[in-house]
Amino acid sequence: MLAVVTRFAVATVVVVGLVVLRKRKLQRLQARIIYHRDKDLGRRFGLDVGGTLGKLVYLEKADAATELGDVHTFMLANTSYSKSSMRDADMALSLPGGQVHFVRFETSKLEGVVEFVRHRCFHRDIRAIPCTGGGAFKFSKLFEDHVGITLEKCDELACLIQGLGFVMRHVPDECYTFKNVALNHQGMGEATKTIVHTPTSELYPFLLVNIGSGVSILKVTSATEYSRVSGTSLGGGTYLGLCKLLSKYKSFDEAMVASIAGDSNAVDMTVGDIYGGNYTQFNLSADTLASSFGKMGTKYEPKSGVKDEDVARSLLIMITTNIGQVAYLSAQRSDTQRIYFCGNFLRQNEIASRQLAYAIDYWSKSKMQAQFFHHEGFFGALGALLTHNQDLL
Ligand SMILES: Nc1ncnc2c1ncn2[C@@H]1O[C@H](COP(=O)(O)OP(=O)(O)OP(=O)(O)O)[C@@H](O)[C@H]1O
Ligand SMILES: CC(C)(CO)[C@@H](O)C(=O)NCCC(=O)O
Repeated sequence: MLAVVTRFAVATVVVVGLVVLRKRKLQRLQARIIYHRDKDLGRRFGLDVGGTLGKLVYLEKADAATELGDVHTFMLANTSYSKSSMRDADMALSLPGGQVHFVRFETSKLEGVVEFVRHRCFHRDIRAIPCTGGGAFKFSKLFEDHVGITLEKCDELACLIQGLGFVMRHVPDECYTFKNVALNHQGMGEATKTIVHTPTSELYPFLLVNIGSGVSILKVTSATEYSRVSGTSLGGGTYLGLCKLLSKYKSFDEAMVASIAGDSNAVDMTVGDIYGGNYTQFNLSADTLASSFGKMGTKYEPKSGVKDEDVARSLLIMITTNIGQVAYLSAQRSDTQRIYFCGNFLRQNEIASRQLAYAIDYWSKSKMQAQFFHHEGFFGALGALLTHNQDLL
C-alpha cells in the first residue's frame, strides 16, 4: 500500500513539475517573442547593396535613444573597421522623429560585415532588414545562413524615388546647381554653386540620372510615378575600374584627389590638336575635347610624359561627358527641362558635377539645367528604411 502511495506521490510531483516547467518555458518563449517584437531593430535600418557599394541608413529615434546603444557601438566600430571615409557623420539628418545616420561600405567586404555582426552577436535583436539593390537578392542566403537575418527585398528604383522624394520634402537646402556655367571641357571655370528650391508645383516631370556602377535614367512624373527611360553601362564602376587598371590609384578617394591635380590635355586630343586652332565652321573652339585618350593612340610609347593623375582626370572627363550627353538626349526624348543627377559617383566629385552642369548647359543651349544633391548616394537605402517608418514621411 505504502509503495503504491509513494509511486502516486512521485508521479504527481513529476506531472506537476512538468506542467510548471512547460508553463515557465511557454512564458519564457512568450517573453522572448515580445522582447523581439519590441526590439526588432531591423525596422530601424535600410540597406542598399549595389554592384560596388553597400549603403546603410539607420534611424535613432528621439524618444528611445538608449535602445540603440549597441547599434551605435556597432556602427562606430564597423566604420573604423572598414575606412574612415566610409562614415558620413556630417550627413546625419535631424528629423522630428529622430536622427537618420548614413554609412557606406564596399560590397566586396559584405561577408566581413556579416561576420562582424555574428561575432558581436548583434543579430540577436534583428530578425529582418529591408534591403534594396541587387544585393538584396544576391546576398539574402548569406544573411539567412550566417546570422539568421531575413533581407526583405525592396525594388531599387522604387526605393530610389521614395528616398529622393523624402529628402526633397524634408531637407531644405538639399539641391544645388551651378550658375553661370562658364566652364571649359575640362570642368574648370568660375561657375558658382547655388542652392535651388523648386516648388512642388513646378517639380514634375524631371529626369533622374542615377550614376552608380552603371547608370539608370528615369523620367519622374509624380511623387510615385516614374519609368526607366534609358541606361548606360558606362558609369561610376567604369571610371573606378579603368582607373585601377590604368593608374597606380587603388581607391575612388585616391583617384578623386589625383584627378584634381591631373591635366587631361596630356592624354586627350582637342580640336586644336587636330586643326591647329578653332574649327570655326562648326563653332568648335580649339580647346574642345575631340577625342578622349586620343593622344595616346598617336604615340609609340603612350605612357611617356603622362602622369597617373592625368589619366585619372581624363577618365573622369570621359565618363562624365558621355553621361552628360546621354542624359541630355534622354531629357530631349522625354520632354523634361530639369535633370537631377544622383549616385555615389558624384560623391565628393565636384569636377564631375561641374562637368555635367556644363555639358547639359552646352548641349541644351542653356535651356536645361542640371541639379545635384548633398545626400546623392543614399536615396535607395533611405527608401528601404521608409518602408517600415511611414510615420517619418
Ligand atoms: N568609397 C568608394 N569606393 C568605391 N567607389 C566609390 C566610393 N565612393 C564613391 N564611389 C563611386 O560610386 C560608384 C558606386 O555608386 P553607387 O553606390 O551609387 O552604385 P552601386 O549601388 O554600387 O551600383 P549599382 O546601382 O549600379 O548596382 C562607384 O562605382 C564609384 O565610382
Ligand atoms: C543594373 C543596374 C540597374 C543596377 O543598379 C545599374 O547598374 C544600371 O542601370 N546599369 C546600366 C544598365 C543599362 O545599360 O541600362
